[in-house]
Amino acid sequence: MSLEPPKLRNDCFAMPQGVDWVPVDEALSRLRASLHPVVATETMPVALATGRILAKDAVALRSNPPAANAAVDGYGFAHATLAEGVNTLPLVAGRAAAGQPFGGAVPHGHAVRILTGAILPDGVDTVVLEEDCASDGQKVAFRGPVKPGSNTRRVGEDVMKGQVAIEKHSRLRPPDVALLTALGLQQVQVFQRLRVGVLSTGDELAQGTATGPHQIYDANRPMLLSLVAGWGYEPVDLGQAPDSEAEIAAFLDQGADRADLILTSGGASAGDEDHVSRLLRERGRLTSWRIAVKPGRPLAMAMWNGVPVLGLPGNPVAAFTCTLVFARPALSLLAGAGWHMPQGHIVPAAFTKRKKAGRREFLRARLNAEGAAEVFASEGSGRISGLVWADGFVELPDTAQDITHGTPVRYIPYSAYGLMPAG
Ligand SMILES: Nc1nc2c(c(=O)[nH]1)N[C@H]1C(S)=C(S)[C@@H](COP(=O)(O)OP(=O)(O)OC[C@H]3O[C@@H](n4cnc5c(N)ncnc54)[C@H](O)[C@@H]3O)O[C@H]1N2
Ligand code: MOO
Repeated sequence: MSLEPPKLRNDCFAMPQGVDWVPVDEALSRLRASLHPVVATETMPVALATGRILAKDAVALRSNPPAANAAVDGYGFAHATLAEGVNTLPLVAGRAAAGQPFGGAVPHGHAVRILTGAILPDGVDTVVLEEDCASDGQKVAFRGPVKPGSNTRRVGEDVMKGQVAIEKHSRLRPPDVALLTALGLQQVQVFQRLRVGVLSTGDELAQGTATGPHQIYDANRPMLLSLVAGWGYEPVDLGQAPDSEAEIAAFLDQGADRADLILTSGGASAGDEDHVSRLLRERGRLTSWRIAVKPGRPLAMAMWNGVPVLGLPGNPVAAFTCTLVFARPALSLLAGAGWHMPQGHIVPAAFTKRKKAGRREFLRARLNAEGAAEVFASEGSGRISGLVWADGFVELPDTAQDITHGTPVRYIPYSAYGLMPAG
């Protein structure tokens, strides 16, 4: 019997026929539906909680500011005592300063020297800026009209005691830590850090120094571990597994004990040595495999001993892209911070491309001086230098698109995925 080969397409990125490709949005919604927060809670000092996720609404224990106070250095008095035009008021002895309240009340028709942050003494509701005054130390003179309450801060004008200051599920940033501290919270209840296992697979990966051209360095593992750490999770290095189904299964068993989610890279496709996808299909509970996305189409999503596994493709560009697009929202959901999609913005294209229908594409991109998106010269999935050259992605929709200079495209900076910007 003679063999009848298919028509040569010679397009390694064309979506092979006879496969049910899962659209990106479908894969994302399946992933979202299959996950829920898995981490316990703990109480910790606010000062150490940056990057952690609130497990309970943070309620103000005191108001900010806790008392009405002066917003500037100047002179304070009761507004009702003022006349039209120039006012000359006698000064009381002493002054009101931050941390050194004025003892006593300021009599009607008098003024007091007051500094920024000082509690308004009884008899003072308005402050005039010292630059607008003349004073000989006994009296102070200034021109009206002055608005009642000017240059003062009301009690609780920022946040009132008892108010929810920061909602449950928020990831704490430095300003959050400042607010919680100002509101008298010294401890917060947060979720424990999500543990994320990272496993590389492949006989070609050098253990230590590469001994020949058949060996390559394991670039994915440090990249994935540092992404995980940068997002505030606990990276768990699960090492390297050879191309052996039994050994990969043992590494996954171990990983499922040590981590709340496992990222593997390599062996996700359907070749002779692609053991990860086979294992996940045969022994895991596969939710999606083969996504209509470029790069990253062999991505496999499954459960192993009850722990979610994302079987990332081995090509570093595909592994990186799938981690940002699929793993990031999944980790956030598991960690208690909810499901979040990155914010992109529409910019003009500074490139041309005819895009086929049937898959989503993420091009390595950066903005030029005019704010238009240029893309890396090669779409090769092993070109790590393109990830370094880029500052983000251009995300092209599942439909066909003919892009010329100026066509509006969606640009998503790396920073929208929570990556530190360069420089
Ligand atoms: N006949 C077909 N071949 C391939 C297809 C296909 O549909 N038909 N898909 C291609 C696409 S797209 C991708 S992506 C890759 C993904 O394959 P795997 O996930 O099975 O990955 P591997 O074959 O194990 O590795 C791919 C590539 O990446 C290198 N690699 C692997 N691990 C690492 C690591 N930790 N650090 C750096 N580089 C790594 C590996 O050596 C390979 O060169 O399959 C295509 N093939
Ligand atoms: O899509 Mo593969 O993920 O290009 O290299």
